[in-house]
Amino acid sequence: MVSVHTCIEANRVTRKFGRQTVLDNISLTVRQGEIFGLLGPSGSGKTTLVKIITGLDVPDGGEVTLLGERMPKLSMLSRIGYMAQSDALYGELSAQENLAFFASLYGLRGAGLKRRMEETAELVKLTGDLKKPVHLYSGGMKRRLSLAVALMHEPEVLVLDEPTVGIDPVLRKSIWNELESLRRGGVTILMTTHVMDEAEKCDRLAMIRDGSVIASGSPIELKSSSGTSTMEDAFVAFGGGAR
Ligand SMILES: Nc1ncnc2c1ncn2[C@@H]1O[C@H](COP(=O)(O)OP(=O)(O)OP(=O)(O)O)[C@@H](O)[C@H]1O
Repeated sequence: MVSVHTCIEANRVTRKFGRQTVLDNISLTVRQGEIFGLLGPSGSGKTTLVKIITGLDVPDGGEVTLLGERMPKLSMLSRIGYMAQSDALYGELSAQENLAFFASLYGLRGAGLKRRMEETAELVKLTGDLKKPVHLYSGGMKRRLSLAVALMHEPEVLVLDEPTVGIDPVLRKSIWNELESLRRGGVTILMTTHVMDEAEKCDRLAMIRDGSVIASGSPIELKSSSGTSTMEDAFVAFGGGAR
């Protein structure tokens, strides 16, 4: 029997902003080496949840454990690659300088830095544009650079907040190929999306609506238990449709 290890465990996580309960007792488990998707409409709480999981925010109730450590924990940052929804890049610096800056925060330098810079730039197809200042980049190029930043220090866990927004279908496919190859190498990937065909490619998913998990499982399980043939219909069947 193959043993399955837990990578991320969220246990009854609650987060309130003022009187608004944005996360309402959310529990979920992400296994080591899987691609886990958080699927839900805009405002359902996905970003809030991934920020709590990475330790950038703290819940009002409940707890998160990542690789066996209770979050938030500063020392865990070197084991996580986080790609935020809005690109946190320095516009005046070139892509290469951005990569070098963020990599330096993880202690990468010299030959190791050069190697990772070449590898990640190649992966996101930015090798020819590394010297350009980032303020001249398109939205999709910035997303790709943010992904390269998240990958520089070869983290065990990748947390990606809508990684493929603004990225054309051909590149999206190549990024997915890369995510699948990282998974084969044992990396655990947690990503948010509201794109149904992307959700379909995840190993397992949690469907989020108004700060609660309305269903979870593999795409096949979710479709079969709701008696539907598409993720979109499954989402509606579980109560995720427009009110
Ligand atoms: N710092 C904050 N202060 C007050 N309200 C917040 C804060 N952060 C998020 N919210 C609110 O929490 C709710 C959930 O936001 P969140 O960004 O987590 O949703 P989301 O599912 O990631 O949406 P999207 O798909 O549009 O990114 C929204 O109503 C948002 O306005």
